[in-house]
Amino acid sequence: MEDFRVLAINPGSTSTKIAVYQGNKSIFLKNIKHSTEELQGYCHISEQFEFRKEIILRELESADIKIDSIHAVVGRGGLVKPIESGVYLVNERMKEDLKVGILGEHASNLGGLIADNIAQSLPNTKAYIADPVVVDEMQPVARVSGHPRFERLSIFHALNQKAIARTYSKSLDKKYEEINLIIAHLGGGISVGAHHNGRVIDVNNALDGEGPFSPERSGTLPSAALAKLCFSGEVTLAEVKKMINGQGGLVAFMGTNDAYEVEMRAKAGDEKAVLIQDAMSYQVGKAIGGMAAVLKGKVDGILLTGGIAHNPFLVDYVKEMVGFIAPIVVYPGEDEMQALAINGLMVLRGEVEPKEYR
Ligand SMILES: Nc1ncnc2c1ncn2[C@@H]1O[C@H](COP(=O)(O)OP(=O)(O)OP(=O)(O)O)[C@@H](O)[C@H]1O
Ligand SMILES: CCCC(=O)O
Repeated sequence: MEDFRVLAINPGSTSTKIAVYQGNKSIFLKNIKHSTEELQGYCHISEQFEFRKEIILRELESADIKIDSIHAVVGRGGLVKPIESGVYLVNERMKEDLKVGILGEHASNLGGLIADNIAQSLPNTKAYIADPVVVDEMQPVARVSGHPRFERLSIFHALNQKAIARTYSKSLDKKYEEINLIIAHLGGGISVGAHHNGRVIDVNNALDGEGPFSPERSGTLPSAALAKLCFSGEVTLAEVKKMINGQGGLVAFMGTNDAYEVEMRAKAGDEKAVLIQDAMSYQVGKAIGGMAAVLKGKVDGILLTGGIAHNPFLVDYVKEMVGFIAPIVVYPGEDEMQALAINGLMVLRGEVEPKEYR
């Protein structure tokens, strides 16, 4: 077995995932869930640094994985400045941006910081991030919103979308850079990206109120009505932000962020659950149709991924709406841990040169 060992760290809003890969083989995988009570004492994500790091070190120790056997640490990062796809060495500038949350707060900001902290304690080990949520390959025309004060931003599930894109390309015996894909990541947030010859030339900002609604996010809302609510005196800025991200979408309509629960309620005949599940599916189908126009109809595949891609009702609904565009392939769930580890391995093997964050 190959000697290289990579530690992958993926801090999510409600979990910390840890994996250790020995070459291409996963030798340790753990998903530690954090309850709302456990996290509610922290006002800012950055304050969870020690808590999450200690958990990671404790888990490795109880699995008898010696920290000094690790050759590279790859963290899921983070809301750094918009950057192109790839693997980045964690440097001082990146750490500053992750600490202050230059583009906002996101649990994955801790990924690069914890990876760096662990790597610093080892003599020859370096820390990296790979395909963070701010990967930005948008074409200029897609950046223009409806007003010069607002520029559209590329914030999406870049790590999983890129990994699934490569898996699908391989199945066609083609290079990712040779084909066009539409990928819908259907998780706690939903992003729908147009991949043109290996670049995501348009995608909804899945974090800040664009695109389909999702389990926890409102997606695009009618802006005049939203502005009116903001100035009504009924809500604070923090409450409106929570409406957009955290307590929107299924949480607002159905009181749960569990799409599976909504699926079961719809299956049992709950009419509201049926309507809301259909509406989420409808918005995903509509977004895919939009991205088909972005790709001028030249689409080699539509890929559905993320936890909700397990939902057969949503998948059938979307297939009926957009099946005429291209073959639809479903990759339920995600394998971000493997994607992180593979990126680290590629650096260790000298197959890719890590990029410098500026
Ligand atoms: N077998 C399943 N059937 C239906 N829905 C499922 C299934 N498994 C997970 N889900 C739903 O998928 C959603 C979570 O998806 P996922 O785990 O991809 O999101 P996340 O990792 O929390 O967030 P994100 O993908 O935005 O980073 C939940 O609403 C969950 O109920
Ligand atoms: C926006 C991409 C990541 C997330 O859903 O939190």
